[in-house]
Amino acid sequence: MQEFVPGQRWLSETQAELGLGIVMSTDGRCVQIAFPATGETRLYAMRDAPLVRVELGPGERVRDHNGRKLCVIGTQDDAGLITYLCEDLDGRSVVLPEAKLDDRMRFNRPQQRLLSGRIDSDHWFSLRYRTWMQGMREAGSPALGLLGARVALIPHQLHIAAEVAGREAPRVLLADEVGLGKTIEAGLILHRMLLTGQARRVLIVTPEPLLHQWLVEMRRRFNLRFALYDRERFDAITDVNPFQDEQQVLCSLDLIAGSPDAARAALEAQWDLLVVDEAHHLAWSETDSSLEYDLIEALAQVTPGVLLLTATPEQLGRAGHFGRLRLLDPDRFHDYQVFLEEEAHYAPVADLAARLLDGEPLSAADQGLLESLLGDVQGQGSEEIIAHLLDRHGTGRVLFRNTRASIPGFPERQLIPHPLPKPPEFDALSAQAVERLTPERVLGGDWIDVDPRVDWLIQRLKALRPAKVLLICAHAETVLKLREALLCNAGIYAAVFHEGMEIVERDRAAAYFAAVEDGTQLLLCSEIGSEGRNFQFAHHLILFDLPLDPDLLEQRIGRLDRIGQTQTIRIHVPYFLGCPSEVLFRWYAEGLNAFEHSCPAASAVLAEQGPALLRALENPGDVDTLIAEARALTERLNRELSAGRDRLLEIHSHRAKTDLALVDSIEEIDASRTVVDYLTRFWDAFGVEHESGAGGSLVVRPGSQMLQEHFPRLPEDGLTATFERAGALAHEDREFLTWEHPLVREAMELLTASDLGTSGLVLIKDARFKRATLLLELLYVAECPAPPELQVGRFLPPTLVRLLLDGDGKDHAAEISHEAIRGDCLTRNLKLARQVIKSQVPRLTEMLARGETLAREQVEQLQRDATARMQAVLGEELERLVALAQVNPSVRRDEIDRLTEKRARLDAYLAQTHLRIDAARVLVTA
Ligand SMILES: Nc1ncnc2c1ncn2[C@@H]1O[C@H](COP(=O)(O)OP(=O)(O)OP(=O)(O)O)[C@@H](O)[C@H]1O
Repeated sequence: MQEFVPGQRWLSETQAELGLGIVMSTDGRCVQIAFPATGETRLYAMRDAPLVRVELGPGERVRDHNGRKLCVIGTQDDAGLITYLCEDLDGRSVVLPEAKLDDRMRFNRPQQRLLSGRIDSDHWFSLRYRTWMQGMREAGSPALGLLGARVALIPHQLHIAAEVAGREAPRVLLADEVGLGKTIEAGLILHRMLLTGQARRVLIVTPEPLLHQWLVEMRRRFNLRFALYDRERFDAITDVNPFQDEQQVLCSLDLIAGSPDAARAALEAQWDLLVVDEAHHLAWSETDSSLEYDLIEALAQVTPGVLLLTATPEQLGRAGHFGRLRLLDPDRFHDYQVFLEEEAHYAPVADLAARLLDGEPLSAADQGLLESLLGDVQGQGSEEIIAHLLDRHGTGRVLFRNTRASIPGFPERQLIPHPLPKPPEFDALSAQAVERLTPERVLGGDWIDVDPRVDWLIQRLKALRPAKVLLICAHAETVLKLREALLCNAGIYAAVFHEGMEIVERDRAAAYFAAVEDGTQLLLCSEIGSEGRNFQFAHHLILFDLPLDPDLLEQRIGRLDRIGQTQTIRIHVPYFLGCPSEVLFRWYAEGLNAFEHSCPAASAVLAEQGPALLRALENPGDVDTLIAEARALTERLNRELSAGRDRLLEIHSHRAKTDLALVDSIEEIDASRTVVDYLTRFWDAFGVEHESGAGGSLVVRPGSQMLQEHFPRLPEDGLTATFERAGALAHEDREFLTWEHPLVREAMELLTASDLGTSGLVLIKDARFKRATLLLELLYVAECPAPPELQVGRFLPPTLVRLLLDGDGKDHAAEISHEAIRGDCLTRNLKLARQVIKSQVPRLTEMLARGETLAREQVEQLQRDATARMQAVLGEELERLVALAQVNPSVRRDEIDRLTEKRARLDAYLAQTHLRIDAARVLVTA
């Protein structure tokens, strides 16, 4: 007879729905059990109570009475009462007396369910099998995290996302040219990291005008719901660190840099990943740094993963660029002068890397260079050597930059100059030339009446009607005056976008401009609209003035010249003959050719010609020499860049062959439609209704007889969905259902966390076996619970071990796949099913024991393989650090020590991989 002790937890074998019972008292013959979940108390005769003692083992998942999820690591028994030693999701130790287990917890005890004849419909067993198999497929798939985003499959983006998210704690600068999809790349990276559990707490910091666009892009493309923090929201949370109230937070740089309390809270909030958009605003030089830089530096020091985004990394100079790299990898970028020197030697390294990439044989000189750079490379493959070259002798692993030149499919840019006569009023202006680039600022109040650009603009707009036109100028006052003049003088209504507006107003204006039917023809934008925003639906850009910084010019043009632009972009530039604006126009157009093409050398040319350009602006008469010099310099620098630094970057930022393989593998998964089959079976078994909707869509609604009240993520009034990528891109109102959609993932979790399908009985026909042979199909899961920072799933994700045992204990799983087994499920005749099982209990018990022995042998092998993989990967990382330490004295010893310790911890956790039975199905041959 079992011994009952008050406080112990027991489960009713026949009424699992009562939840977890707790022993209240015993009197020698009877035991009184309370079931707090249902509020019932029952009295059982101790001799044959239909009760099972709840005893959990290491690796089992539990919840405490507050609903907190825990994993059992060990147990202690004290006079018949168990204390569970657990870890929470963050790896913290928790001591849990059994009395504090969640009363509503249900147990997944397949053998007990099977032996007591509680069997489920066979759909669920198969869905369970498929769910685990899918989990394993994903764990090893390069497409993981890249599949479920509502994006077109663009090779260079996928390359970067797979490469970066594959790293343990990625710290990179995403610096693709304007409009090539850095936001999408960052979204893909963080989508994968969230999916694998590599990151949970994410902070995105952007300039204020881009907050809403990020919020929307994350939601509609990646199903990620970031919490948008402004000052009001921050102030409203007073009881805890406001940033710890949410896992995924989006806020402006102004919010955290503008107040010490917000900065402190952000620093203490323990993020896994920090994303900073438009990072060129973080100013750094060898002698000084901005407040914003210092704050991001402090955040980057306490955050393992950091993504910085900028299209114009050198907008604030070369040193600023180095400053950003330094935020990411202070070991690698420790000295600006050394960095400059190194850069000067990139060309031979790039040549060498290119030859290796093309599989060309290396000359003796190449071999010599290689040895001087990397030492002995015997035994290393060319990919490995290239990676080491890029890492140690280029800007390497930290920087990705794709250019339009290397990515096909971008439309042309056409410059349409509009020279205007200088109005007489300009002659009297005494301001400096730079100020006269925006003459309205020096002309004062009545400039609208004398500035020929105003009439020119009205005529242009009329001529271009109904085409949408984006106008960018330097100042908000200019925007406001222009709006008034257009309305009063020509009845043209324009939407405006400037820094004086609230975020919501700005977004409304941008949406008004974007609207196809009743939107405005024109959006007047001050410089803040020249960064980050998506206006590629327009094809005409008017540059009402020109910025002195070529990167800013490229940012402006980039509003239209971005992925998704379908037509030639017309860039209209009005300027005044004989004025500073003509000089600047010619310098850009003839010297740099920066209107019609992006010009990688532009900031370097400006750095060299800056003073001469300023002089020429003052004396517009004599600029031909300057322009000729600018042209020669641009050609030379562009050539050098493309042979050296940019070539290295290009090799690193996309790989035509492997990127296409990644696209192919995602297309293959899209085309296989496995998720369609899985989900429709799931819905059918669960009672969810689904039918074809308009235009190839699918309409999904809760059914009237569902297994549970709610299906995860399915609203009461249903949803419209599609399984097709093209359909999802064309119809953003449709959910894009892939293996990575939250609805699918939560359905999978619901299944594996429940006991649905954990036991079954099926009558099959199989000529290989005699009639009435008993087989047992067993699904085991090998799991290695470990603290999240160790990312043990990279080496050993939950892994299914399937066995198919006959009565002699022989395993037939290799010859007979799960899919090949078809038969009649006996849930329709439960009485018969129970009789069959009851008559076979001793045999089944033996087979279960045999199964456990066989599965354990397989797990040992899995464990050995995973340990070997882990040793290889971490060994490589250690080797990199040690090699870097040789060329860079500032690589910290403790970093090497930490990695070594991590390897030891992983080794210890992997050694504790445990096995648990997930489902058991009896097969009887008929
Ligand atoms: N793979 C994709 N599928 C669909 N749309 C895309 C894809 N990549 C980029 N886009 C769209 O192209 C535009 C530019 O992308 P994104 O904003 O990510 O570029 P960016 O490099 O961050 O731009 P900027 O340099 O201006 O900050 C956006 O409208 C984006 O939604």
